[in-house]
Amino acid sequence: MSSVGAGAVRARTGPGDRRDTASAAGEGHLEVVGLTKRFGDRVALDGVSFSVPRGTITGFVGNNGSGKTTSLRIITGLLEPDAGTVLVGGRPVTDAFRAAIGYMPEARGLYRDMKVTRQLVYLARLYGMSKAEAEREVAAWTARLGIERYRSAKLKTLSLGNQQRVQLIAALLNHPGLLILDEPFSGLDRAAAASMSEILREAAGRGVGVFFSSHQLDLVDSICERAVILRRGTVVAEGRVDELRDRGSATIRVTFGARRAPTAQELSAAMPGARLLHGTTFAVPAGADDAGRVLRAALGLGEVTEFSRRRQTLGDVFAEVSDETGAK
Ligand SMILES: Nc1ncnc2c1ncn2[C@@H]1O[C@H](COP(=O)(O)OP(=O)(O)OP(=O)(O)O)[C@@H](O)[C@H]1O
Repeated sequence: MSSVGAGAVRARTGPGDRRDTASAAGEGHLEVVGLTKRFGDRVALDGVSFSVPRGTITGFVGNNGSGKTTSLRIITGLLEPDAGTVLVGGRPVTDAFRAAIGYMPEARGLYRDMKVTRQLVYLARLYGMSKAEAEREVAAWTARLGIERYRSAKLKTLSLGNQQRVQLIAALLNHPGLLILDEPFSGLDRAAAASMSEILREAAGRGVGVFFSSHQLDLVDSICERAVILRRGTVVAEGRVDELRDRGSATIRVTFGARRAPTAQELSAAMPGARLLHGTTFAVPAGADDAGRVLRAALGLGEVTEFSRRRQTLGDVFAEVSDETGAK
């Protein structure tokens, strides 16, 4: 949609500092260095450092209570850290930059009793748009997200998924250089998740740094270029998703014919770390050069009917670095 996008702001010639803040937000990538935050005796963040380069989608994953929301609130300036800094382009983040961050909080931040268009136009005006411009932008975004029929409805009457879409529009209206979203995919059906991913990709394509938290590892795996994995207030892995996948140990799956299958004990004696998955199928942790060795050992133990090397997923990496089997 040509009327919606960062270009629309850059083309603006009118007065006001919105252009300045938007371009300030476009400078350099975001870097979080050594964030520490305590709540009473509870250490929520313990020296958290990571970066969100411009033009990338970076996923933020971690179990409940690992510190994701606390980190996001510090980046957006809603919370002060006890120690650590947030840098943009190598310099401490300014209020102008913060004002230009698009933030979609997990707890809905909009007025539940206000009509959708009314509150979005109100927000857009706060960002410095004229009434006509604000109305045009809001009309364009609500159409784009397929919620035009709810423009005159009160927010609280919308489904959770549609409320998320309104919240996303609120985060995008300021044409942010950095978009921070707390669990934007939770509660969305497939179609809504697909349009959310498309909008995030488009934003990254325009050079925006997109950073979002999620419990859905498959989703982070499929749409993010980078990921940051948090465990109990500490970053345990960070980097390109494809590199993270390659970092962990791969798994080889071996299935034996039912008539000549080894017991789990026999198998783990021959191949340390092997475990029974189901029936006569076993998973064997293996490095890049191990396939031949594992196959020879398996052939020595029984009749091999299937043998495959499985690519690591982000979920596997997460389970490895967090010692748990899922993000929840
Ligand atoms: N305002 C607060 N007062 C006291 N403790 C807090 C507060 N905010 C967060 N915490 C604690 O800090 C830790 C990190 O919480 P945070 O909400 O950042 O985790 P999270 O990774 O976002 O979790 P979730 O996935 O459940 O949203 C938790 O132990 C939480 O109970």
